[in-house]
Amino acid sequence: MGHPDEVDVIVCGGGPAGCVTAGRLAYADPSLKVMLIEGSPYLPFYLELVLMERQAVQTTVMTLGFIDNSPGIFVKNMQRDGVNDKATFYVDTMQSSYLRGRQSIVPCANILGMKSHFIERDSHRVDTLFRRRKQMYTRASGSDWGQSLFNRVVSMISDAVLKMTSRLLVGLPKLENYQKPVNNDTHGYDGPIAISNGGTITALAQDFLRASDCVGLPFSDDLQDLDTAHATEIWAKYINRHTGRRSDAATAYVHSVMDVQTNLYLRTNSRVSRVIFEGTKAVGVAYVPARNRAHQGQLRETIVRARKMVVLSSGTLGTPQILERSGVGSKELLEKLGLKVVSDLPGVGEEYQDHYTTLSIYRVSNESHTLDDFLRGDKEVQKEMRPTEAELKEMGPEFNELWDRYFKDKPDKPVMFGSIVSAAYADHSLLPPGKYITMFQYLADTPSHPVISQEYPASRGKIHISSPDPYKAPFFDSGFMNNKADFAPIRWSYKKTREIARRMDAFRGELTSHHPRFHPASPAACRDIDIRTAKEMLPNGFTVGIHMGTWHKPGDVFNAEKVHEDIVYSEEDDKAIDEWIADHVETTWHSLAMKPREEGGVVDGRLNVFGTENLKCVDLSICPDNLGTNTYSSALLVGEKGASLIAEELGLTIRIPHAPVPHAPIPKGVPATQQVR
Ligand SMILES: Cc1cc2nc3c(=O)[nH]c(=O)nc-3n(C[C@H](O)[C@H](O)[C@H](O)COP(=O)(O)OP(=O)(O)OC[C@H]3O[C@@H](n4cnc5c(N)ncnc54)[C@H](O)[C@@H]3O)c2cc1C
Repeated sequence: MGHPDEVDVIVCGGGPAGCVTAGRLAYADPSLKVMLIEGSPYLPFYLELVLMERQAVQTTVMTLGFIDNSPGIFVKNMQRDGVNDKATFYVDTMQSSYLRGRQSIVPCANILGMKSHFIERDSHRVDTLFRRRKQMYTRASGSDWGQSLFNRVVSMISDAVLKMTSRLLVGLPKLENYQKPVNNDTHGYDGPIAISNGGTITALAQDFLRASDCVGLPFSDDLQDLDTAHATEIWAKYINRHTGRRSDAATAYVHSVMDVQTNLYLRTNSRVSRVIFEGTKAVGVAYVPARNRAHQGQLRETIVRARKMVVLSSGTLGTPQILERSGVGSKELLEKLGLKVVSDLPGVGEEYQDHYTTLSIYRVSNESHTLDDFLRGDKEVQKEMRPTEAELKEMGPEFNELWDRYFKDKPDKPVMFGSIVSAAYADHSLLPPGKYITMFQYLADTPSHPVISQEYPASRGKIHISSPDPYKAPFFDSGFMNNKADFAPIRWSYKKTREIARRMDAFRGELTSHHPRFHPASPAACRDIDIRTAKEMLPNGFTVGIHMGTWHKPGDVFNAEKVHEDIVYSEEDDKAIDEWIADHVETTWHSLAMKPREEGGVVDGRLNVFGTENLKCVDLSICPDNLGTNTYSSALLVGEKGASLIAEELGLTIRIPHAPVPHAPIPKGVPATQQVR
């Protein structure tokens, strides 16, 4: 059956927020015609089994803490050949002085259901290694949702759960089928999205948890209770533990409805070019083929009309471009590009935020099978996880200002997120032989990967179209690290994760090429593999150890009795870390943007675009401030909220439970969404 050229609601962009919005609305009323238009190809990966393999690495999260997770799978999907690209790559248009002249790249999902498919399903087709990748589930802190900036989101999601506690106002239970054992009542068990530990918890994960406790990060059995921060846990994943299948928005919200109803039209390979207005009322959209292959590059637009509503869900970097091409944005820019102004909103495309990450790589023992007990902490210990007064002082005035604003009175907010990956997250063709772990440092979420990333970065970027042509690359400034305050927490997290790595039983040195370049005489200088481990690796080799004193600095042979002392860093060492951050900091693909109206924002409390009618934005681009989390769950949540707002306006009631999710198991005794079909 062909697709109609007129429907009731058009949802532009099939990321998690768009899938939830389209699926919920279509399921609410089988007579409501809903069209979901997505730029990527149709990939029915939901039919495939995602094996619950033993993971090379396991996951331990800590809020201010760290996560041990299986990394890297998505890297292959990041390859750019211009034909099979599974991501849209946004490259800084200008060199950044904050990154010592570097231009950063932010890949965005280009797959129905989100970036998570992208990581998991897609990847397991391509490479068995990738199959091990799990998308990580984290929720934002309670205070993120409690902020006035987020009240609009909270208030919209809360209708179905208004009677619940304020923590539950977030509405997360509505979407969750939580399969981790927890001791609190903040989770949901009948939603379409399955969440579990996902697989085997490895020795390295245990090692990491134990070592984390040694540096003051206690174990928690649920960091996702909206309160707990500064602890470690086994990182939850979007995997149904009963089936071993990946749980994603397209399967859970869209394919589930398309299996049982005929009113949800999915149009893939189609890039929304612009919204069509009659005056200021949105009445449809124009879209073009996802690739520009038309004769002489002509624009081959197809028009679909929307009787009731147009919803933009093309993500933080996609939605602002559609708005601007449609005449919604800064008057000055639009007029310069010859576009008719529908609504003068200078906030469109401004205030882009992300979560920043760096990675440091460590050597681990050749066997790497050490097993240690989990170490659990109490509330007092959690408090100790936060930076001490002395540490805060050391972080400098810029970060202290940030600390006072964001963290001081909000103990549920993580400063950094750290995690561990049980492999080198790097190009293995460039690495010496051996086994590795990678520590992530995230800024702006919560400390969770030994990749440390910053959860609440102060830096801001922007994205704007450079032409009305939907195929032309936009002007993009990631803004990475353009606020000095963002350096201190990453620096701090690097040190913290390093102390953890050194205390792990598996630790066998640092991969010096993937650490800051400290002065060789500094006590902070990195030390590589020890001679015993090197000899184990090449027992018949003639050269092992010969160059160690000249080519690099070997580490100490592992000694289980060793009592560790923290490394003391000089000012010069801190400078080396900051330069390393500038050279290596990357996106964690958590793009967030736009401001509230009174500050030059774009949408009102019901997600209507100011100065227009029948046009809403429902994706993470609406978030006026950052969230301390991996953002997929928040995108789902915004989708839930958007769907319930629209349903209310159209006089519909969202049906709960949602349509049965394909391939989900029958829950015992509870007729619900998770039944087999
Ligand atoms: C590689 C990677 C790994 C990630 N890992 C995690 C993780 O482990 N855990 C986690 O919580 N989060 C993770 N994220 C972040 C998370 O996936 C995003 O925050 C989330 O997908 C944002 O949802 P959204 O609906 O706002 O937008 P998006 O997911 O960006 O969806 C927008 C959709 O719109 C489409 N689109 C864009 N422009 C147009 C157009 N003009 N016309 C039609 N369609 C268009 C895009 O193809 C895309 O499908 C990851 C992201 C990436 C890229």
